[in-house]
Amino acid sequence: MQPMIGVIGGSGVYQIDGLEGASWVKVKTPWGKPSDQVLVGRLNGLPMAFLPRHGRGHVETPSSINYRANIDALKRLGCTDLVAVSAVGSLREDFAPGDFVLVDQYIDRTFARENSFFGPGCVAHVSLAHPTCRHLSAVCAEAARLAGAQVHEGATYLAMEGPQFSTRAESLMYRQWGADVIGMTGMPEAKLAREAELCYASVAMVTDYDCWHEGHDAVDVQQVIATLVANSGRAKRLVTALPGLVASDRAACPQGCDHALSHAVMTAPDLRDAELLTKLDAVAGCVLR
Ligand SMILES: CSC[C@H]1O[C@H](OP(=O)(O)O)[C@H](O)[C@@H]1O
Ligand SMILES: Nc1ncnc2[nH]cnc12
Repeated sequence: MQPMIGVIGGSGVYQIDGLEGASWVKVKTPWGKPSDQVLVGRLNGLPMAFLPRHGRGHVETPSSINYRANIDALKRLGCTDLVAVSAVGSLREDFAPGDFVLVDQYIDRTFARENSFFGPGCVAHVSLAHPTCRHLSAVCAEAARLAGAQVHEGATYLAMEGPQFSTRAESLMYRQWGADVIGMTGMPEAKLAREAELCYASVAMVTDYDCWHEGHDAVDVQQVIATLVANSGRAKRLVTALPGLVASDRAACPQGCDHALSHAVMTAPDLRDAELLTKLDAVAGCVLR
Protein backbone atom coordinates (compact mmCIF):
# COMPACT_ATOMS: atom_id res chain seq x y z
CA MET A 1 0.00 0.00 0.00
CA GLN A 2 1.30 3.49 -0.84
CA PRO A 3 1.56 5.72 2.24
CA MET A 4 0.12 9.21 2.37
CA ILE A 5 1.43 11.59 5.01
CA GLY A 6 -0.87 14.16 6.56
CA VAL A 7 0.81 17.05 8.33
CA ILE A 8 -1.19 18.98 10.94
CA GLY A 9 0.41 22.40 11.38
CA GLY A 10 0.29 24.07 14.77
CA SER A 11 0.78 27.65 15.92
CA GLY A 12 2.99 29.48 13.42
CA VAL A 13 2.77 26.68 10.81
CA TYR A 14 -0.02 27.60 8.38
CA GLN A 15 1.51 26.47 5.08
CA ILE A 16 4.08 23.99 3.78
CA ASP A 17 6.39 24.66 0.85
CA GLY A 18 7.46 22.55 -2.08
CA LEU A 19 4.32 20.46 -2.73
CA GLU A 20 4.09 19.66 -6.45
CA GLY A 21 0.65 20.24 -8.00
CA ALA A 22 -0.55 21.74 -4.73
CA SER A 23 -4.14 22.87 -4.31
CA TRP A 24 -6.34 23.73 -1.32
CA VAL A 25 -9.36 21.42 -1.27
CA LYS A 26 -12.58 21.72 0.74
CA VAL A 27 -13.44 18.49 2.55
CA LYS A 28 -16.96 17.84 3.86
CA THR A 29 -17.24 15.61 6.92
CA PRO A 30 -20.17 14.25 8.94
CA TRP A 31 -18.63 15.87 12.04
CA GLY A 32 -18.84 19.43 10.77
CA LYS A 33 -16.22 21.74 9.31
CA PRO A 34 -12.46 21.10 9.56
CA SER A 35 -10.29 24.03 10.68
CA ASP A 36 -9.61 24.99 7.05
CA GLN A 37 -9.31 23.58 3.55
CA VAL A 38 -6.59 20.95 3.14
CA LEU A 39 -3.52 21.54 0.96
CA VAL A 40 -2.88 18.41 -1.12
CA GLY A 41 -0.04 17.62 -3.49
CA ARG A 42 3.05 15.47 -3.85
CA LEU A 43 6.46 15.78 -2.23
CA ASN A 44 9.29 13.72 -3.76
CA GLY A 45 6.69 11.49 -5.42
CA LEU A 46 4.69 10.81 -2.23
CA PRO A 47 1.12 12.12 -1.81
CA MET A 48 0.84 14.56 1.09
CA ALA A 49 -1.86 16.59 2.79
CA PHE A 50 -1.48 19.61 5.06
CA LEU A 51 -4.08 21.05 7.44
CA PRO A 52 -3.41 24.10 9.63
CA ARG A 53 -4.89 23.12 13.01
CA HIS A 54 -6.05 26.64 13.88
CA GLY A 55 -6.89 27.57 10.27
CA ARG A 56 -4.95 30.04 8.13
CA GLY A 57 -4.78 33.29 10.07
CA HIS A 58 -5.10 31.38 13.40
CA VAL A 59 -8.87 31.58 13.78
CA GLU A 60 -9.71 28.52 15.95
CA THR A 61 -8.92 28.38 19.67
CA PRO A 62 -7.59 25.12 21.18
CA SER A 63 -11.15 24.46 22.46
CA SER A 64 -13.01 25.48 19.27
CA ILE A 65 -10.92 23.30 16.92
CA ASN A 66 -13.15 20.60 15.44
CA TYR A 67 -10.68 17.76 16.06
CA ARG A 68 -13.11 15.09 14.82
CA ALA A 69 -13.66 16.89 11.51
CA ASN A 70 -9.89 17.41 11.08
CA ILE A 71 -9.03 13.72 11.59
CA ASP A 72 -11.99 12.54 9.51
CA ALA A 73 -11.01 14.89 6.64
CA LEU A 74 -7.42 13.63 6.57
CA LYS A 75 -8.50 9.97 6.69
CA ARG A 76 -11.14 10.62 4.01
CA LEU A 77 -8.42 12.05 1.74
CA GLY A 78 -6.46 8.81 2.11
CA CYS A 79 -3.86 9.68 4.75
CA THR A 80 -2.25 6.67 6.43
CA ASP A 81 0.17 8.58 8.67
CA LEU A 82 -0.28 11.84 10.58
CA VAL A 83 2.58 14.08 11.70
CA ALA A 84 1.26 16.64 14.18
CA VAL A 85 3.42 19.72 14.70
CA SER A 86 2.84 21.71 17.92
CA ALA A 87 4.33 24.52 19.95
CA VAL A 88 4.87 23.52 23.59
CA GLY A 89 6.19 24.90 26.83
CA SER A 90 9.02 22.99 28.51
CA LEU A 91 8.53 21.63 32.03
CA ARG A 92 12.17 20.54 32.40
CA GLU A 93 15.51 22.32 32.36
CA ASP A 94 17.11 20.16 29.64
CA PHE A 95 14.33 20.72 27.05
CA ALA A 96 15.30 24.21 25.89
CA PRO A 97 13.45 26.63 23.59
CA GLY A 98 14.27 25.63 20.01
CA ASP A 99 14.50 21.88 20.78
CA PHE A 100 12.24 19.34 19.04
CA VAL A 101 10.56 16.67 21.16
CA LEU A 102 8.86 13.43 20.06
CA VAL A 103 5.92 12.96 22.41
CA ASP A 104 5.09 9.38 23.45
CA GLN A 105 2.73 9.86 26.41
CA TYR A 106 -0.03 12.27 27.44
CA ILE A 107 -1.78 13.47 30.57
CA ASP A 108 -5.15 14.70 29.33
CA ARG A 109 -6.54 17.61 31.38
CA THR A 110 -8.87 18.89 28.65
CA PHE A 111 -12.57 18.94 29.53
CA ALA A 112 -14.52 20.93 26.92
CA ARG A 113 -13.98 18.97 23.69
CA GLU A 114 -15.59 16.12 21.80
CA ASN A 115 -13.05 13.35 22.33
CA SER A 116 -14.46 10.31 20.52
CA PHE A 117 -16.03 9.34 17.21
CA PHE A 118 -18.03 6.66 19.02
CA GLY A 119 -21.07 7.04 21.27
CA PRO A 120 -24.48 5.62 22.13
CA GLY A 121 -25.38 3.05 19.48
CA CYS A 122 -21.78 2.23 18.63
CA VAL A 123 -19.54 1.91 21.68
CA ALA A 124 -15.80 1.28 21.20
CA HIS A 125 -12.77 1.26 23.50
CA VAL A 126 -9.36 1.52 21.80
CA SER A 127 -6.04 1.09 23.62
CA LEU A 128 -4.09 4.25 24.41
CA ALA A 129 -1.32 2.54 26.37
CA HIS A 130 1.08 3.68 23.64
CA PRO A 131 -0.77 6.67 22.16
CA THR A 132 1.72 7.58 19.42
CA CYS A 133 3.20 5.42 16.66
CA ARG A 134 6.77 4.38 17.58
CA HIS A 135 7.77 3.75 13.99
CA LEU A 136 6.46 7.08 12.65
CA SER A 137 7.94 8.92 15.67
CA ALA A 138 11.37 7.43 14.88
CA VAL A 139 11.01 8.61 11.26
CA CYS A 140 10.13 12.13 12.49
CA ALA A 141 13.08 12.13 14.91
CA GLU A 142 15.43 11.28 12.03
CA ALA A 143 13.82 13.98 9.84
CA ALA A 144 14.27 16.52 12.66
CA ARG A 145 17.95 15.57 13.05
CA LEU A 146 18.44 15.91 9.28
CA ALA A 147 16.83 19.36 9.60
CA GLY A 148 19.52 20.30 12.11
CA ALA A 149 17.38 20.26 15.26
CA GLN A 150 18.30 19.18 18.78
CA VAL A 151 15.96 16.20 19.25
CA HIS A 152 14.58 14.47 22.36
CA GLU A 153 12.80 11.15 21.81
CA GLY A 154 10.13 10.29 24.38
CA ALA A 155 8.25 12.84 26.45
CA THR A 156 4.98 13.21 28.34
CA TYR A 157 2.71 16.01 27.04
CA LEU A 158 0.33 17.67 29.47
CA ALA A 159 -2.74 18.71 27.45
CA MET A 160 -4.50 21.65 29.13
CA GLU A 161 -7.78 23.27 28.10
CA GLY A 162 -6.55 26.87 27.84
CA PRO A 163 -6.78 29.34 26.27
CA GLN A 164 -5.08 31.06 29.23
CA PHE A 165 -1.60 29.82 30.08
CA SER A 166 -1.12 27.95 33.41
CA THR A 167 -0.73 29.42 36.87
CA ARG A 168 2.65 28.90 38.52
CA ALA A 169 1.10 26.44 41.02
CA GLU A 170 -0.27 24.36 38.12
CA SER A 171 3.03 24.46 36.25
CA LEU A 172 4.92 23.26 39.36
CA MET A 173 2.32 20.53 39.94
CA TYR A 174 2.58 19.26 36.33
CA ARG A 175 6.35 18.98 36.81
CA GLN A 176 5.77 16.87 39.93
CA TRP A 177 3.38 14.67 37.95
CA GLY A 178 6.24 13.87 35.55
CA ALA A 179 5.00 15.85 32.54
CA ASP A 180 7.81 17.09 30.28
CA VAL A 181 6.03 19.51 27.95
CA ILE A 182 2.74 21.40 27.99
CA GLY A 183 0.37 22.41 25.21
CA MET A 184 -3.32 22.88 24.46
CA THR A 185 -3.99 20.72 21.39
CA GLY A 186 -2.36 17.27 21.72
CA MET A 187 -5.60 15.86 23.08
CA PRO A 188 -8.08 14.77 21.85
CA GLU A 189 -6.17 14.81 18.53
CA ALA A 190 -4.05 11.74 19.42
CA LYS A 191 -7.07 9.82 20.77
CA LEU A 192 -9.08 10.46 17.60
CA ALA A 193 -6.18 9.48 15.31
CA ARG A 194 -6.00 6.15 17.17
CA GLU A 195 -9.78 5.63 16.81
CA ALA A 196 -9.40 6.35 13.09
CA GLU A 197 -6.63 3.70 12.90
CA LEU A 198 -4.04 6.24 11.73
CA CYS A 199 -0.36 6.17 12.69
CA TYR A 200 0.19 9.42 14.62
CA ALA A 201 3.42 11.14 15.68
CA SER A 202 3.64 14.38 17.64
CA VAL A 203 6.55 16.68 16.87
CA ALA A 204 6.58 19.26 19.66
CA MET A 205 8.69 22.40 19.21
CA VAL A 206 9.72 23.89 22.55
CA THR A 207 9.03 27.61 22.59
CA ASP A 208 9.28 28.59 26.29
CA TYR A 209 9.70 27.42 29.91
CA ASP A 210 6.04 28.01 30.77
CA CYS A 211 6.07 29.85 34.14
CA TRP A 212 7.86 27.55 36.61
CA HIS A 213 11.47 28.55 35.84
CA GLU A 214 13.01 31.15 38.20
CA GLY A 215 15.52 32.18 35.53
CA HIS A 216 13.04 32.86 32.71
CA ASP A 217 10.08 35.19 32.23
CA ALA A 218 6.63 33.57 32.29
CA VAL A 219 5.44 32.53 28.84
CA ASP A 220 3.59 34.99 26.62
CA VAL A 221 2.56 34.87 22.98
CA GLN A 222 5.44 37.11 21.84
CA GLN A 223 7.97 34.64 23.27
CA VAL A 224 6.25 31.72 21.55
CA ILE A 225 6.14 33.50 18.17
CA ALA A 226 9.78 34.63 18.38
CA THR A 227 10.95 31.03 18.96
CA LEU A 228 8.67 29.68 16.23
CA VAL A 229 9.97 32.22 13.71
CA ALA A 230 13.56 31.33 14.61
CA ASN A 231 12.67 27.62 14.16
CA SER A 232 10.59 27.83 11.00
CA GLY A 233 13.45 26.80 8.69
CA ARG A 234 14.05 23.62 10.70
CA ALA A 235 10.33 22.81 10.78
CA LYS A 236 10.10 23.21 6.98
CA ARG A 237 13.22 21.07 6.41
CA LEU A 238 11.77 18.37 8.71
CA VAL A 239 8.61 18.13 6.59
CA THR A 240 10.64 18.06 3.37
CA ALA A 241 12.77 15.17 4.72
CA LEU A 242 9.76 12.98 5.57
CA PRO A 243 8.97 11.41 2.14
CA GLY A 244 12.56 10.17 1.75
CA LEU A 245 12.36 8.36 5.10
CA VAL A 246 8.98 6.69 4.61
CA ALA A 247 9.03 3.47 2.57
CA SER A 248 7.17 3.98 -0.71
CA ASP A 249 5.53 0.57 -0.24
CA ARG A 250 4.02 0.68 3.21
CA ALA A 251 3.96 -2.48 5.31
CA ALA A 252 1.40 -2.95 8.11
CA CYS A 253 2.20 -0.84 11.18
CA PRO A 254 4.41 -3.00 13.48
CA GLN A 255 2.54 -1.57 16.49
CA GLY A 256 -0.90 -2.19 15.01
CA CYS A 257 -2.08 1.45 14.86
CA ASP A 258 -3.79 0.56 11.58
CA HIS A 259 -5.82 -2.20 13.34
CA ALA A 260 -6.71 -0.33 16.52
CA LEU A 261 -10.43 -1.05 16.13
CA SER A 262 -10.12 -4.78 15.41
CA HIS A 263 -11.32 -5.84 18.89
CA ALA A 264 -12.61 -2.51 20.19
CA VAL A 265 -16.28 -2.31 19.19
CA MET A 266 -18.66 -3.56 21.92
CA THR A 267 -22.14 -2.91 20.55
CA ALA A 268 -23.98 -5.90 19.13
CA PRO A 269 -24.23 -5.61 15.31
CA ASP A 270 -28.05 -5.72 15.31
CA LEU A 271 -28.27 -2.91 17.92
CA ARG A 272 -25.91 -0.44 16.23
CA ASP A 273 -27.29 3.01 15.45
CA ALA A 274 -27.66 3.39 11.67
CA GLU A 275 -27.10 7.16 11.69
CA LEU A 276 -23.89 6.89 13.71
CA LEU A 277 -22.64 4.06 11.48
CA THR A 278 -23.10 6.34 8.45
CA LYS A 279 -21.06 9.07 10.16
CA LEU A 280 -18.34 6.53 10.96
CA ASP A 281 -17.98 5.47 7.34
CA ALA A 282 -14.58 7.08 6.67
CA VAL A 283 -12.93 6.59 10.05
CA ALA A 284 -14.18 3.10 10.91
CA GLY A 285 -16.01 1.81 7.84
CA CYS A 286 -13.64 -1.07 7.29
CA VAL A 287 -14.51 -2.72 10.64
CA LEU A 288 -18.20 -1.80 10.69
CA ARG A 289 -19.32 -2.65 7.15
C1 LIG B 1 0.54 30.56 20.65
S1 LIG B 1 0.85 29.84 22.21
C2 LIG B 1 -0.48 28.72 22.61
C3 LIG B 1 -0.97 27.86 21.49
O1 LIG B 1 0.17 27.29 20.82
C4 LIG B 1 0.03 25.88 20.81
O2 LIG B 1 -0.70 25.54 19.64
P1 LIG B 1 -0.37 24.25 18.74
O3 LIG B 1 -0.37 23.07 19.67
O4 LIG B 1 -1.47 24.16 17.74
O5 LIG B 1 0.98 24.51 18.11
C5 LIG B 1 -0.76 25.62 22.08
O6 LIG B 1 -1.29 24.30 22.11
C6 LIG B 1 -1.77 26.71 22.05
O7 LIG B 1 -2.84 26.41 21.21
N1 LIG C 1 3.65 27.24 28.02
C1 LIG C 1 2.69 26.80 27.21
N2 LIG C 1 1.52 26.34 27.73
C2 LIG C 1 0.56 25.88 26.91
N3 LIG C 1 0.65 25.86 25.58
C3 LIG C 1 1.79 26.31 25.03
N4 LIG C 1 2.18 26.41 23.76
C4 LIG C 1 3.41 26.92 23.73
N5 LIG C 1 3.85 27.18 24.98
C5 LIG C 1 2.85 26.80 25.82
